[in-house]
Amino acid sequence: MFECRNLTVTRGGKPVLTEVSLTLKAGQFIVLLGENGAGKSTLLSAICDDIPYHGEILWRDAPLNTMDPLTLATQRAVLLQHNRVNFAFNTTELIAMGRYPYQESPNEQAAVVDQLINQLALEQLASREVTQLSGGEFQRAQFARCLAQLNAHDPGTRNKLMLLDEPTSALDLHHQHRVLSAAQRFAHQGNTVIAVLHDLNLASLYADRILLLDKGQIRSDGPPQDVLRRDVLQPIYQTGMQINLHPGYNIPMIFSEPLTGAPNA
Ligand SMILES: Nc1ncnc2c1ncn2[C@@H]1O[C@H](COP(=O)(O)OP(=O)(O)OP(=O)(O)O)[C@@H](O)[C@H]1O
Repeated sequence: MFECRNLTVTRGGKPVLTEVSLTLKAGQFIVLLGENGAGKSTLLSAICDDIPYHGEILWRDAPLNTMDPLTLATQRAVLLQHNRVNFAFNTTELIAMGRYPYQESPNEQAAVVDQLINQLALEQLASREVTQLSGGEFQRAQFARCLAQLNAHDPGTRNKLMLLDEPTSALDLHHQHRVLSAAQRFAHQGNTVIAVLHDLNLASLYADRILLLDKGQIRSDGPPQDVLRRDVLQPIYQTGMQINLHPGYNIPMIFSEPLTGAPNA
């Protein structure tokens, strides 16, 4: 169980999160939505203890920031929004960094890393320097590193926390689904995954629960059918939209409208 109590963050003298309280159960894939500047990355940064905040963040009933760093490294992984690196490691070595907190032989480490390379279709990139990867290739490698860090290859892994800030922002359609399917599977194993997304339809397809942030507060919280409603979304996104059910899955799909009022106008 993961809990934020009255989380308040001020940045540059302005309130960015105001009294945010939420409780998250293990086993759910939670999507954080909201307009630019709503406070989504700030919420993840506070959970990572990267910025000062007021309030409490509890995990397994204890303050998250009191957990010892080595244990924390095996229990929580983070994919940041802007995390390009300038070192000359290759993709395999980057993913293997997720294994540093574990005591294991080089063969054991290689087996885990190979499995993730295969799962995320990174074979062609395994020996390429990460500085030479495209934005999407690098994002997939970093996601694989998060899975490695949390022992996601082991179906018995439970009660871990994965924080993903826009993990699909640079990905093509196929890899969006590949990454979100892997993240959802990991959550449904009995872990907690919080992912910031901007694509409302991907949120609908994958989220068990959506938190919609607006100006530093949670405006709506629930399953996709409760949050992805025109009366909830339109005031926030200031964009015309129709919402219909997906013909295959009976979940909301958002059809947004051009600001000009007609396509190609
Ligand atoms: N280091 C900082 N100093 C001052 N203000 C900041 C800082 N970082 C973020 N902010 C402000 O805090 C607010 C929330 O930013 P945050 O990055 O959390 O938004 P977000 O919801 O993740 O947005 P986006 O969808 O654009 O990534 C914004 O108004 C932003 O300008």
